[in-house]
Amino acid sequence: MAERLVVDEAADHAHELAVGLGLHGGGGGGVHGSGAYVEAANSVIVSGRGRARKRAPPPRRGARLMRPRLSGRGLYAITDGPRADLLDAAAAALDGGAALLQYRDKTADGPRRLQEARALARLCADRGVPLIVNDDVALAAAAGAAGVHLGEEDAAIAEARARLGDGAIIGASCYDSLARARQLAAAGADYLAFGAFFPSGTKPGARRAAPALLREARALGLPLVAIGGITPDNGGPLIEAGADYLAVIAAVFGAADVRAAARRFADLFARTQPHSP
Ligand SMILES: Cc1ncc(COP(=O)(O)OP(=O)(O)O)c(N)n1
Ligand SMILES: Cc1nc(C(=O)O)sc1CCOP(=O)(O)O
Ligand SMILES: [Mg+2]
Repeated sequence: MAERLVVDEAADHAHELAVGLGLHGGGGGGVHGSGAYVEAANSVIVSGRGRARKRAPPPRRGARLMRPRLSGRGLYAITDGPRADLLDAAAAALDGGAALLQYRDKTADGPRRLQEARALARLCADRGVPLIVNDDVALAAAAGAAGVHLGEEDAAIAEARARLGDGAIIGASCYDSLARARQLAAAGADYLAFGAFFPSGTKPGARRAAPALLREARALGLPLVAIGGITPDNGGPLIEAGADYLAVIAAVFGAADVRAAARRFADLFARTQPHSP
């Protein structure tokens, strides 16, 4: 009976996450993984669509919830390293409509990074926006983040999956390579990031990619992220080519008004649709 209750709570919470927060299951429309929580969550997601439901309590402490996969589109705001007003700046980006937030801090200051990642995880949970931690699987786990972003110098997807679980969002850098994208998709990536599409002051040495790559990568059936020197003025063609998310550092967190800068990207998504192939 107690187990049944936990399952029901998990299912209710998964349904709220999936429907209320604009997240849903991946290509199959469900929640990853196996076991009672996942089955319950999936059956609720399927059967509960369109029904009025009373608000369910969050899952009991310690109950493991399988998180839904990433879906949707919009600005993927990436923090720009140590700054005194990190929390305020992140909150402003979310206020402006960011759909995803990444904590990217390349310093070795472990205690500060943990404290900041935990604070951002709380902020994002309050707003219903997934927090992704860059590079560091252990930090993502310790902070209770929704997932991690991995590049070619970072951990393997299998290692991150084993540590973070089936419900975690694991994003992967593909740079300018469709072959790498195919490998990472097969390895279980939840989204594929390509770039750099424009010269980036944040990462001047980044390999360059062309929008045609996004058109080709659509066939892989995963959410696509474009990164590198993106602004509200140059991002439109990337969305038209198939980018579900525009990942941006300088044009958001380098702006005098972070909220207004994020809002410009949200507006860009509102008026731009992908072109059919
Ligand atoms: C969304 C997104 N895309 C690409 C990257 C770059 O990852 P990586 O190549 O590992 O480089 P660093 O960001 O770690 O310097 C990213 N972080 N996020
Ligand atoms: C972190 C990063 N990765 C890139 C890649 O091409 O993989 S480009 C990049 C920098 C993105 O910052 P900005 O929006 O300021 O250009
Ligand atoms: Mg990295």
